[in-house]
Amino acid sequence: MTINAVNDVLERIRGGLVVSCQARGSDPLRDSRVIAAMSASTVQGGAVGLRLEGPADIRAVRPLVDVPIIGLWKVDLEPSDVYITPTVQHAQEVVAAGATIVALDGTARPRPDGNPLIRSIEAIHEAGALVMADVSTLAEGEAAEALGADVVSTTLSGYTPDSPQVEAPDLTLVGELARRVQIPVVAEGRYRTPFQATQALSAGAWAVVVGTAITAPGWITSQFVRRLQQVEDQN
Ligand SMILES: CC(=O)N[C@H](C=O)[C@@H](O)[C@H](O)[C@H](O)COP(=O)(O)O
Repeated sequence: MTINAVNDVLERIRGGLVVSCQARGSDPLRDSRVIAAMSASTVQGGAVGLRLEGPADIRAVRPLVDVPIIGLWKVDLEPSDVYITPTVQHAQEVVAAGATIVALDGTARPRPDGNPLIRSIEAIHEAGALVMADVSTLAEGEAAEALGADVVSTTLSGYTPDSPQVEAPDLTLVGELARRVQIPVVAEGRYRTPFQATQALSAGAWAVVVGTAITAPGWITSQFVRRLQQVEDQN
């Protein structure tokens, strides 16, 4: 990809909302047609990009929208802790399915195919896509940039032993990364309100990814139910 083409993709998501539409395992929404409909609906609502899991969903959505697709593939390959697009082969298949950007685990943890992170980054670039490194710390973000990642995302903060285990989104990491790396920083992970999304942009984020708060009706329902239950318990 030329520098102009890379910049064009990044410009298209600048300052905007990327919606993550994912459903795995026994989730009743686990059907590529459902994911496709939900994705198209969020684009109608103004999403400037989509974050999608697995080649089947990427293939189902690609013909319906013309926004950039951030593709990933979650695969648990024990004993490795790396599950977001864990190997070079998974990365290549995500590109083949139609992803514009491939999101992958950007930590230094051992990967199940034994390859270093840079092999996946090189393979994605060779296949003509951009790389989003999902990280949990500033050091991981700096290392991923040095290895050639095009974008860094705070996706894994709260999900590794090295990052704060908190309910709120990690705005501190967004700010630290934005000050220290040259590549765009995407804010992702536990953004539940429009206000939190604006806070991420103020902290220096290039774009914000929201999943659960938009595309998980089970979770959204549980928030209403919990609140009603609290009121009920007080009476
Ligand atoms: C940690 C991990 O595996 N995150 C995943 C990455 O693709 C997804 O499960 C999240 O839904 C996504 O990051 C968006 O975050 P939230 O759903 O909190 O808005």
